[in-house]
Amino acid sequence: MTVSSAPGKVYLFGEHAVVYGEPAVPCAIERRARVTVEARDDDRLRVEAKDLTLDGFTVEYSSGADEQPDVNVPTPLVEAAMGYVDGAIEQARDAADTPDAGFDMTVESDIPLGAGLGSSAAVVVAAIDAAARELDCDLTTEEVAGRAYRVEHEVQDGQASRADTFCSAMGGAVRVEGDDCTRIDDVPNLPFVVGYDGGAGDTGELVAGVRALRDEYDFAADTVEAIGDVVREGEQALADDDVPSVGKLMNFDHGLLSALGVSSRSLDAMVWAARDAGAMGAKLTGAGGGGCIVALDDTPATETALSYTPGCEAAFRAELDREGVRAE
Ligand SMILES: Nc1ncnc2c1ncn2[C@@H]1O[C@H](COP(=O)(O)OP(=O)(O)O)[C@@H](O)[C@H]1O
Ligand SMILES: C[C@@](O)(CCOP(=O)(O)O)CC(=O)O
Ligand SMILES: [Mg+2]
Repeated sequence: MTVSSAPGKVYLFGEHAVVYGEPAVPCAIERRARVTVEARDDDRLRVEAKDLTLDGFTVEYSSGADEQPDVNVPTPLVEAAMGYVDGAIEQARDAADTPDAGFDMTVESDIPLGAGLGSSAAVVVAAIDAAARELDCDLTTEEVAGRAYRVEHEVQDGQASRADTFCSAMGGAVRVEGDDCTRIDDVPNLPFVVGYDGGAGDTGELVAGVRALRDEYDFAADTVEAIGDVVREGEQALADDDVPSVGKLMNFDHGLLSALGVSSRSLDAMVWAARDAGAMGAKLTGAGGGGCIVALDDTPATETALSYTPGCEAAFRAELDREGVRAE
C-alpha cells in the first residue's frame, strides 16, 4: 500500500491569463488531497472517492477498457473525476512501463471541489506519485508535475496551464509562464484568508468562455495582457516585501477577471466584504464562476466579516504550505 498527498493552492494573481502565456503566481496552501493505492493482481481499477458525493451517495467505481462507473446515475461530475483518476493511472503505468497494472485507489481530500483551490491538480499529483511508487518507479517532483499537467490538459479539453499542477507538486509560491516553471524563494509572509460560497465552477467551461471573448474582442485580448502586466508588477512588490502593494494589485486583478466574465454575485459579495473589513486586497481564485475568494489580512477582521456575509458558507485562514507532493 502506498499513500501520497499534495496541497491545494490559491492564486495570488494570474489565473486565466496564464493559459495564454502570461505569468501567474499560485501559492500552495495547507489543505491536501491524499491518495492511497494498492496494486491488484488483475488490470482493473477500483476507485473510492470519499468526497465525491452525489445526492448523498459516495461514488465508487471500477474503470476498465469499456467499463462505465458502478453508479446508476452517470453525471458529468463522475465523468470528469474518471478523467482525472484514469489519466493519473495512465501516467503511472506509462512511467513504470507496466501498461496492465491494476489498482485499488482511495481519494480523500480537504480541498473543496471545483472551488478554485486546485483540488483537481492535488488529486492528480498525489495519484501519480502514489501509483508510480506502488509500481517501484521513483519519479522526480518535476516529472510528477509534468505528467499531472498532461492529465489536466486533456481533461480541460486542451486548455490548461502548468500553474496548478506545478504548484501542487512543488509547494510554496511558484511562478509559471508558459513552460517556464520556477519556485519563488523568500516570499514575504502572506496572511491568506479564504471565503467559500459552497459552490463550484466548471474550469473547462470558464476557460473556454474567456478564450471565446479573447477571440471576439481585441479589448478582451488586451485585458488578458493587462493581467500579465499586473502579475509582473506584483512580482516586483513581492521582491520588495511590499505586501500592501500586493493587495492593491490583487484588487486590480479581480477587476480584470470580472471584466472577463468569470466572477459571480457571491464572489463579488465576498470580495467586497473582505475589502470593507480592511483586507489589503481580495480577489477570486482559480477558474471562478463560484467557489472561493482569497484576501490578505493579518488581523481577524476579514475572517469574521466573511463569516457574517450572506452567501459565504465558510471562511478560514490558509497558511502557505512550503511542502508539495509527499509520501505519507
Ligand atoms: N476528492 C476528490 N475525489 C475525486 N475527484 C476529485 C476530488 N477532488 C477533485 N476531484 C476532481 O476535480 C474536479 C474539480 O476540478 P476543477 O473543476 O479544476 O476545480 P478545482 O481544481 O478548482 O477544485 C472534480 O469535479 C473532480 O473531478
Ligand atoms: C483558470 C486556470 O488558470 C486555473 C484553474 O484553477 P482551478 O482548477 O479552478 O483551481 C486554468 C489553468 O491554468 O489551467
Ligand atoms: Mg482544477
